[in-house]
Amino acid sequence: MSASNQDGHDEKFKRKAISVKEGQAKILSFVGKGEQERVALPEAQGRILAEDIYAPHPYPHFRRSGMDGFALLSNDTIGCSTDKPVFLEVVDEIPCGSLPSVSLIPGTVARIMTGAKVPDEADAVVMFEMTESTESQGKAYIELKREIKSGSNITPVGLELKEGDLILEKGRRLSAGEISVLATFGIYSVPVIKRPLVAIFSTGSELLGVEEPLQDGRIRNSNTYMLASQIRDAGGEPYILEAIADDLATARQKVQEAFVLYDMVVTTGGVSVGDFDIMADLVSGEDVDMLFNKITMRPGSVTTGAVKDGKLLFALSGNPGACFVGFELFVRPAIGTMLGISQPFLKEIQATLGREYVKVNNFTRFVRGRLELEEGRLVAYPAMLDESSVMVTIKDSDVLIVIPPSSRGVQPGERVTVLQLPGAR
Ligand SMILES: Nc1nc2c(c(=O)[nH]1)N[C@H]1C(S)=C(S)[C@@H](COP(=O)(O)OP(=O)(O)OC[C@H]3O[C@@H](n4cnc5c(N)ncnc54)[C@H](O)[C@@H]3O)O[C@H]1N2
Ligand code: MOO
Ligand SMILES: [Mg+2]
Repeated sequence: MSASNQDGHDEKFKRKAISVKEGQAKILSFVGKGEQERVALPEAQGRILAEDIYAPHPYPHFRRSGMDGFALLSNDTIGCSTDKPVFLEVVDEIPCGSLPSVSLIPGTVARIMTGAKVPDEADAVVMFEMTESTESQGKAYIELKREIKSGSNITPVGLELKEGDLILEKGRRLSAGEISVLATFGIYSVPVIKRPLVAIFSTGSELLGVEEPLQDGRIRNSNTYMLASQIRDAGGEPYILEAIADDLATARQKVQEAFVLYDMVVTTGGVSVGDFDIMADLVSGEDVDMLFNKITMRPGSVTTGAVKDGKLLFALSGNPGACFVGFELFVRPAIGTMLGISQPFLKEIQATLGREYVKVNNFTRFVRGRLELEEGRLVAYPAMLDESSVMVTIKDSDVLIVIPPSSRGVQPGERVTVLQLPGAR
């Protein structure tokens, strides 16, 4: 007997398709913002900042030498030239990290290293290469043959940031530049949004573990690992749970348990109309409130969204291409919104189609493809194999090319919108 008949639901056949935008809007209306936590700076990579950060002090906070050379009073160099050199006495040495030990008076200079604090009286630094060192009566002098402009080679206080400047806005993803700022301002304990914990279930009696030997009629479970990678990339923390064989009662129980422990549940497989498509039955039952079970898109027309006590369930297709696209269009924005990212959708750009795409469909297609820069134009090439069931070309794609419903397809040279896949290869 089919899983569907056992449960008395045949809702899965009567589906009302909604658009991608409508589906996304439904999802986002149920997404709450994640809680905060603090992580140590070395662990902050890729995390989303939870608070605005203001500069606690100016940067730099002291006048800094930009060269290895001599700090001087520029007035002492007025009128000097090759014919009329000036001799200035070296009265101090300031390595990086040390403070000047004497006050400079006219006629004196301090030897200073790049990054060291410039004496208050000095208004310029001249690099070693522009000076000659001499000695007279046991005293060290430099000989200068040109005028030095006031301000030369001195980085003023607050050149980069003034005290109180907004330096990093909340919602920002932390990478090298942000981490450098946090380190500069002594922020080791970084306020970030907690990563949503996302449970992954695969469904299907055909699935073998990745390390199991191949068997006829069965395949290894690739979607789970693909999804875990997508979840991590989107800023979530994936939890791979034991695969569910095609049994509705077990699926129900496991999904309910997952809702208690995790912030979101993602499943793959079993959402179409097949006899063992248990997820389709599960979402049309009492366990969850179904938001949609059909989207006017390909692949992934059976992408399903549901909610239970404010937590989202995404039942993605089992076909790898559809599973991938369903994640990118629905799950990624949901995770992004939980993290407080202001624009959680794939970035849209305009390109020219590089090769015809003539498969017709009355749903919008999201065709995996590659973006190339050719003579200053962005050209999008659809993958040669783009069927929903095809796995191998996902790795070669950096965009999803949006092909609107049409009976004639799209010709090379026509404008298309493409959605940029994150972490473009
Ligand atoms: N009569 C109809 N049949 C189908 C329809 C339809 O409208 N009417 N839709 C087709 C479309 S479109 C898609 S997409 C698939 C959706 O299938 P399901 O989401 O129900 O997924 P399954 O039936 O479980 O599996 C489909 C396919 O994917 C393979 N699979 C499943 N899980 C994994 C995994 N974890 N890793 C790798 N591959 C996986 C599975 O073996 C099947 O080959 O339905 C069409 N049928
Ligand atoms: O749901 Mo299927 O992926 O449209 O081909
Ligand atoms: Mg199926």
